[in-house]
Amino acid sequence: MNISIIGTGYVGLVTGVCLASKGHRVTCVDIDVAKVDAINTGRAPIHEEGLPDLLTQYAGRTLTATTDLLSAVRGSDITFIATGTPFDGKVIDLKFVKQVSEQIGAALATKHGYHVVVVKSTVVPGTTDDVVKPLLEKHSGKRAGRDFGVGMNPEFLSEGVAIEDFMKPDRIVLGGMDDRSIDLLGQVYASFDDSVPRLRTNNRTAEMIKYASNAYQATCISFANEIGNLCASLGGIDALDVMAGVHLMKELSPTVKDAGSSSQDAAAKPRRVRAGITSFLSPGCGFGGSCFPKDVKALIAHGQAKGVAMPLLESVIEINRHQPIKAVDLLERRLGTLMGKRVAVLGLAFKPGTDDMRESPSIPIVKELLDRGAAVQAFDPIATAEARKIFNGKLTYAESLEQVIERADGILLVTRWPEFKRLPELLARHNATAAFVDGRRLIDRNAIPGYAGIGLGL
Ligand SMILES: NC(=O)c1ccc[n+]([C@@H]2O[C@H](COP(=O)([O-])OP(=O)(O)OC[C@H]3O[C@@H](n4cnc5c(N)ncnc54)[C@H](O)[C@@H]3O)[C@@H](O)[C@H]2O)c1
Ligand SMILES: O=c1ccn([C@@H]2O[C@H](COP(=O)(O)OP(=O)(O)O[C@H]3O[C@H](CO)[C@@H](O)[C@H](O)[C@H]3O)[C@@H](O)[C@H]2O)c(=O)[nH]1
Repeated sequence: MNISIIGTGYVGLVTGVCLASKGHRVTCVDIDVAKVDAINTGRAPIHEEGLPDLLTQYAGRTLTATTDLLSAVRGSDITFIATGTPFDGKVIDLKFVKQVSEQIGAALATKHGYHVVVVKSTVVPGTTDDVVKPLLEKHSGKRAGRDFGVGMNPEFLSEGVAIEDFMKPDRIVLGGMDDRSIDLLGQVYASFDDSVPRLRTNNRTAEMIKYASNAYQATCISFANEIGNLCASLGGIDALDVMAGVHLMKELSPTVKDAGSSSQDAAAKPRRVRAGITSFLSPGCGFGGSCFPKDVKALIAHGQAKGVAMPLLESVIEINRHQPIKAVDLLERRLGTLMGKRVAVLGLAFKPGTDDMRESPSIPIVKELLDRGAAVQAFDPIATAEARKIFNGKLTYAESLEQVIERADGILLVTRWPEFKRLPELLARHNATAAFVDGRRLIDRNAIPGYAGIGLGL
C-alpha cells in the first residue's frame, strides 16, 4: 500500500520504517527540515535500537521523508496522523492534530478515489469523530463515510524497544467510523503475525483503550510504590519479594504455572515478564516519559471536565510526584546529611534504551539533591546531551561509570541501564565505602555491602 505518515517523531518514524519493512511504500511528513533531511540520508534523528539499520535498508527506497504534506497525502491510500498531543495542564493541546487535519482535508479536496485518514496520536475519546472528521470534511468539501473514511489506531510502543514493540505487538486496535475504514486500516497490518489479536471497534473506544491501558500501567506502578514504601518503613520486608509473590497470581501470569515445564512454555511468556519487569509492579523512583504522566493527567482532566470524579488516578499522580524524593531521603539517611556531599547520579534518561529526558524522575531527584546541598555528578550512557539542555550547568557529567563512582560519598541509581549491573564489582574495586541507594532495584541486594533500595529501606 502507499502510506503517508504526518509527524515523524518516535511514533511516526518507527511506524514508517516498520511499515516499509513490511513491504509498504511510506512517505513520512514533518515540518522539521532537519528531521526530514536526516531520514532521507538514512540517519536516525532519535536514539532507538534497530532504527539505524532499518533506515539504512529502506530510506531513499520505499521510505522517503518530505515537508510536502499535500503531495504525500495525494500520493497515498491511507494517511496516519502521528503529531504530538501535549497536555497544557487543563486539556490536551490538539493544535498539531487540528493543523494537519486541515491540511489533509485540503489535500483530499483534489484527490481522486477513496482515502482513509487514521489518528495514531493519543487523543481523548471523541477527538477523531468530533474534531478531526469535521475538519477533514470542511477542508476537503467531501463527506466522511462516502468519499473518505476516518479511523483511530492507537500505538502501544514503548521507547527503547519501540521497533520490537511495533513489529511484534500484543494487540492491534483497529478503530473506524465504518467497516470500510476499518478494512483498509486492517490491510496495513495484513502481513503481521496472524496470532496477534485484532480488535475492530469504533473510534471512541479505540481512543479510550489507549488511555485506559496507560492509566492501568501507571496505576500498577504507583500501587507497587505505595506498597514498597510501606515495606521499607516496616523493615524486614523486601517489596521485590512481595511483588514477585503477587505477580504469581494466575490472573497476572497465566503462563507461570507451566513455566519451566518446557522451553516452549517459557517462550510463550509475555515479553515484559521474560524481561523481569513483572507487569509494571516494579517499585522504583517513579514513572516518567512522554506518555504516562501526560496521559494520566489528560484523562483525569477529561473526566473532570465531564463532571466525573477521578480520585484513583489523581492518587496515582500524587504518589508518583513524591516517589523520586523517597530515593533522595533514603540516601540522606544513609549519609546523615547531603550538605557538602559528593553524590553520583547513575542514569538520567526516564528509562534505559533512550536519551529521552521528558518527565524523567532524574529531574526532581537532581533538583532535590542540589537543594539539600549536595554536589552532583551524573553519568548516563547516552542522555547527557539532552540532560545538559535541562540542568544548565548545575551539575557535572562523568564520561564513564568508573569515573562517576570513584570519588562519590553517595551513589544513587536512577535508571535501569543494563551496564550498571557491573556496579558491585566496580564498587569493590574503586570505592568500597560509598553509600549506595538503588532507586530502581536493579542490583542484587546482597551484592553490595550496606545496600539500600526503594521498597526495602536501609
Ligand atoms: N513516544 C511514545 O512512546 C508514544 C507511544 C505511543 C503513543 N504516543 C503518542 O503519539 C503521539 C506522537 O508522539 P511522539 O512521541 O512521536 O511525538 P514527537 O514530539 O516525538 O513527534 C511529533 C512530530 O510531529 C511533528 N509535527 C508537528 N506539527 C506538524 C505538522 N503540522 N506537520 C507535520 N509534522 C508536524 C513534529 O515536528 C515532531 O517531529 C502523541 O500523541 C503521543 O502521546 C507516543
Ligand atoms: O514496573 C515498572 C515499569 C515501569 N516503570 C517506569 O515507568 C516509566 C515508563 O516506562 P515504560 O512503560 O517502559 O516506557 P514508555 O516508553 O513510557 O511506554 C509507555 O507509554 C507508551 C506511550 O503511550 C505506551 O505506548 C507503552 O505501552 C507504555 O509502556 C519509566 O520511567 C519506568 O522506569 C516503573 O517505575 N515500574
